[in-house]
Amino acid sequence: MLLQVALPVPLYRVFDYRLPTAIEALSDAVLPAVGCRVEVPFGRQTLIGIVVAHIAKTSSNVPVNKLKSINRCLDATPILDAHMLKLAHWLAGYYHYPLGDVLAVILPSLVRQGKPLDLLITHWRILPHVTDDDFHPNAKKQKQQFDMLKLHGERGASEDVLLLEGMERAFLKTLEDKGLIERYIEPKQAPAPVKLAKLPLDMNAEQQQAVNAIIAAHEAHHYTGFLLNGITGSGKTEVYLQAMQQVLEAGKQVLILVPEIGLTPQTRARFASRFAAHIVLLHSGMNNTHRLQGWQDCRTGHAQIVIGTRSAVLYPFKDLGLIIVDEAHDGSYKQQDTLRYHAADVALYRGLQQHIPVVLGTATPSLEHLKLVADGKLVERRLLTRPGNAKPATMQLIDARLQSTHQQTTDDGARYDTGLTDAMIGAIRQTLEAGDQVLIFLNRRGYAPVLLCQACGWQADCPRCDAHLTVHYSRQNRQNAYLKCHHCDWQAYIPTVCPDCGSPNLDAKGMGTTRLSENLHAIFANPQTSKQIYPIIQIDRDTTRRKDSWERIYQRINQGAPAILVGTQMVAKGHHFPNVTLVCMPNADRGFLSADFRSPEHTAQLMIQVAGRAGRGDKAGRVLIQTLQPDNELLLKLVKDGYLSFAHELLQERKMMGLPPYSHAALIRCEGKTLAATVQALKDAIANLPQGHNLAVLGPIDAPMSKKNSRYHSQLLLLAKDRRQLHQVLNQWWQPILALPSTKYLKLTLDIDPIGW
Ligand SMILES: Nc1ncnc2c1ncn2[C@@H]1O[C@H](COP(=O)(O)OP(=O)(O)OP(=O)(O)O)[C@@H](O)[C@H]1O
Ligand SMILES: [Zn+2]
Repeated sequence: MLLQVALPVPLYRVFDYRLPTAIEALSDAVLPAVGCRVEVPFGRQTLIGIVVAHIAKTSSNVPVNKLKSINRCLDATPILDAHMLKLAHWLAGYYHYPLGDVLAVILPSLVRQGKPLDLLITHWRILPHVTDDDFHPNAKKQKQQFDMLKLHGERGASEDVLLLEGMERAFLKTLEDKGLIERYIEPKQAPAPVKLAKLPLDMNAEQQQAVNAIIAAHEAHHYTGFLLNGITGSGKTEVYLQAMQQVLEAGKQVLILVPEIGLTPQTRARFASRFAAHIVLLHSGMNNTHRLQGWQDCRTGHAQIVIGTRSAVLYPFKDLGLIIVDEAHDGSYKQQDTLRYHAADVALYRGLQQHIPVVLGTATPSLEHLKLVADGKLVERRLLTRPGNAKPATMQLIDARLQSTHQQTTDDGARYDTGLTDAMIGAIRQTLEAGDQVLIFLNRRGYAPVLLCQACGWQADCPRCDAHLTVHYSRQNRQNAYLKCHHCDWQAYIPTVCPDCGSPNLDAKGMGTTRLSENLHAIFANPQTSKQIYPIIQIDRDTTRRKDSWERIYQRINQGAPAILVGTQMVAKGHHFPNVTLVCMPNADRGFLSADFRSPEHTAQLMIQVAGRAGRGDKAGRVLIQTLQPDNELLLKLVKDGYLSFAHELLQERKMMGLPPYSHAALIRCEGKTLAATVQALKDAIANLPQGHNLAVLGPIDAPMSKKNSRYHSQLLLLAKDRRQLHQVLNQWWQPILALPSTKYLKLTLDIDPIGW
């Protein structure tokens, strides 16, 4: 027999290997099992791959005497079970991606490097005999570090947790050398059965029915995909918790997917306060050791509740009982490079494969998911009310054509536009004076999106991308001013005169979160002292870059004192700020004018999610939308009839135009040094499409940002009425075109079910 091995090389094939001759000669030689790692020679390299099959010597395409033998097998038992291998094959087939590369995406890097799976994790604990007298009075830092460890009691804590909390490795060593603390390896024990840490809430009828339906599927060991379509603040989390309870009590694991890391600390707290369970967090910020540890915990069943971002859906589980995808409409579930999978789709596939329920929860379902409901492939459960006294916020338009925006004067007498109408400013003031918080949504970070010469019209553009440079600047800290490309991170100084005409009249045009925050400072400062009366909290990627900053902002908001929050789409995602009663959107509706056919859907989702932050506590909420296009039909439909009716209208349009989800799309992108080369490559690809293929072929056209990071991109879109048809064509066509002379040296990628083009 021979081994078929998948290797991390970008080739659409597996490789046959023999056992080492000495082992082959043994009468009782056993082949490494399917799912084990093996180290093999490959050309001049040594690679680690996964055994995916055993085949007879006669089945190999290569004569047996030409086959190489493996160097060694790394695992006594398979590290990937049959479910995981089936998942890998499915991903490779559906996304037309090489199996070896799929496995490279699935496996944590330490596993790919051949490291043993069971890490020996160092723990530290204080020695029982130590007293305060053992410390020299001057050794303050040592004492402080000792006290931090002491907080963890006699069992101490693992080194990575301690370092995360701010202990320093050098001090651990010093304290150890002085005989004050010791390290030890904690043996892994099977986790105790999950217990309730807190009593569940009394659910309303809608919540109860949703939970019952999920539990019924769980008890029948039956796959059902649910769309939990509940308005913002309707208590979807309580439904998750009570469904989970049954699954956990049956001894099974639960996977909860969340869109972004900003959500995970709070999400963890919500689950940890309900269940005494071993909870594992998986996210992109983990180091390699953490990732392997998490992977192992999932695989061995040690992890009972797993909360993770997109890639957690690719983790192995010992006994998975339920998958929850929170905010299932969120774009971050789609991986945008290498294996371009959609985590919600993978979750549904895994549910089907493992006969377990999958819950997609959202207040703003994607059109894809609504179509699946219409086709009977997802079961919809609606939550139409907010529990208790909370009422959904009312939405109101402010016509910014009728009211000019408010002007302010700087210290040196210059007038500037604040971008906010007096009506909006009045509502903000009223809310703050009533002791509540205001959230202002502006989906653009930095000071201003464009630097413009007022004399000649020159604009500061990125030399490497088709994009303007964003102005980063602050009136308070003028030293810290620069231009930056938000696509490739290219940076430049702000010129003092226009590089084209020499005019000094350079103007930052438009408004980002920094500028808006400063304008708000000016508007709401105490006129006598110019001191701030209300804190203005800016929430975007610039202000939350540090590991703990989002955590601190969150705490500050939830202390509840009146404040103005200014945030980008980061604030849209599932946050619960009970004291926010007013949400303002100074220009959120621009997306309704975009050329991208998905833009209205995404704009509406974002607006409804942001609006959903208002009035989640006892007090009612208000949402003000400032617009220059108050007659826009889409906007009116959304405000008057709500998201679902808006979404169904969009679905009708898509149907008429034959666009997804009424057709199935594959996007081919080509990247190269010149645009002409990429276009030529795609033309050659079209010429090679199989005869009579029946697909709609759109392109080649320039990609939305055709120049990015000094590379050029064009693209080709294939649309099929029938999914099978699309895959049949791709099966015949995709691999051969990668070998065409004109495509060979360019980067061609295939995106199945793309979410933007
Ligand atoms: N049955 C209930 N009785 C009382 N309070 C409830 C009940 N269910 C949920 N809540 C409370 O309602 C609030 C909103 O719930 P939750 O955050 O789960 O909403 P959500 O549907 O996830 O909203 P979003 O889509 O905006 O994230 C929470 O404070 C929650 O504790
Ligand atoms: Zn750039």
